Amino acid sequence: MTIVEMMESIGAKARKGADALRDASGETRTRAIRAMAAKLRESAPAILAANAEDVAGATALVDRLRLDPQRLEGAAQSLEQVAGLPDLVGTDLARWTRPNGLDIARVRTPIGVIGMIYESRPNVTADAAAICVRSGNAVILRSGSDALRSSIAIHEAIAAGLVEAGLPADCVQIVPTASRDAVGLMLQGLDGAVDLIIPRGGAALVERVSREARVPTLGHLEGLCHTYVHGSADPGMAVAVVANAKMRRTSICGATETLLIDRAAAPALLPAIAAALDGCELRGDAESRALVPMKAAAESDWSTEYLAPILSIRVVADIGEAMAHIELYGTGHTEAIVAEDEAAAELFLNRVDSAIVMWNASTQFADGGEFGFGAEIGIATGKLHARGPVGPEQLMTFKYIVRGTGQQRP
Ligand SMILES: NC(=O)C1=CN([C@@H]2O[C@H](COP(=O)(O)OP(=O)(O)OC[C@H]3O[C@@H](n4cnc5c(N)ncnc54)[C@H](OP(=O)(O)O)[C@@H]3O)[C@@H](O)[C@H]2O)C=CC1
Ligand SMILES: N[C@@H](CCC(=O)OP(=O)(O)O)C(=O)O
Repeated sequence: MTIVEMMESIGAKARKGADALRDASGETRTRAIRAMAAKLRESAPAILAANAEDVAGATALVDRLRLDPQRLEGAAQSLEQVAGLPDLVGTDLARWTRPNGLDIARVRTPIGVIGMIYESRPNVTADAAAICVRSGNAVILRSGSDALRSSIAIHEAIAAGLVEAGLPADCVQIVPTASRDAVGLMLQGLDGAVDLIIPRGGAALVERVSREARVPTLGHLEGLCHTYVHGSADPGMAVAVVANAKMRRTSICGATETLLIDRAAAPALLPAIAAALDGCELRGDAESRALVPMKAAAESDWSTEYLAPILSIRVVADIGEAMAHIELYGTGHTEAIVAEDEAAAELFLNRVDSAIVMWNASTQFADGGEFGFGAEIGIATGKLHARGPVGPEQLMTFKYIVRGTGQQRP
């Protein structure tokens, strides 16, 4: 079988899976997700063995690739949380009656077949499967190639859970090859089978998606996140929030990459912030370097998502300059302000046009689990359909159902 034939067959099966998922009861979808969690636990030895092989072959970003019993248990618990979310398929968003008696309802419906392309983080395979099942969507998963063995092992457990609940295994399929040709074919839509592509990744993926996609996309893209320390910031809070935003986990898309700090606050605060960023390389503009010894930031630093213990630092005159910097260099993911001045904070929250804007909190909270969604598809960085953490509710569209009694338009 050629890769084209294989992918078209996956697409055709996904379409049937989507029909089955949409027609199933909410209770069946819940049972399926719970069974997926149970199968994940049962399959732990096989999944961990596959993961060990992936880790042995990987060269970069091994931390996010590695699974251990605790992380796998965390993934199973996320699935149970998703199972506990309300099933929204077929529920009303709004309903009203027209003067002519027509009853009109705006009703939530699944999108259909989703093609998801994501990085080498195995838990995403389980999270995305659960969120798609919860929202009644079939999904074709294209895992990052470094995690392919782990993702295939996780997918086996997911498929077994679906079957146990009486749903077709094809509701959730995985692309069983690391060939990027499969990505190209998904972007073409698999002969009309794919309704939506979700790309979750960095610049090379973005470039290919924008060049080749023939179906709608919901981008979950780079996170060049900023934390801005306003002149009114509480010093202790500023130090703690910046340290967490940068260093809690440096490889995630919600990690802060650039610190902006008010000129008025920098002399007192920057040395304390630098001291709290133990193990982090600092790259600053001239004003920052006059306060704390560090490397000089190049122009390219302002537009670099390090995903590593490196922080670029710029001293700004005021909130206007901070927001202008974010507008120029940000990727629309997550930005935070640390401030006691409520008016300044409200200005920042209203004006900064990113998917998530935060006040006195770490950008590392950019996460569906932290928002109460149980798990996430990712952080949507575009402006249409959904923004920020995407859970089941965001993976739905709607249609209008109009019920009449024989009305005719005059
Ligand atoms: N907004 C969000 O929710 C999230 C955003 N991210 C972002 O993802 C990036 C980090 O992840 P990283 O692993 O580097 O992501 P990559 O973009 O390298 O990989 C993501 C996926 O895209 C595929 N891919 C990448 N380039 C191409 C291409 N040219 N053609 C076909 N497929 C391609 C990869 O395949 P292959 O394995 O073959 O390389 C992989 O499956 C960061 O920018 C981070 O911010 C990460 C997680 C969540
Ligand atoms: N949103 C998730 C992480 C998502 C993410 O960025 O993943 P990755 O780029 O694979 O490290 C979290 O905050 O844990």
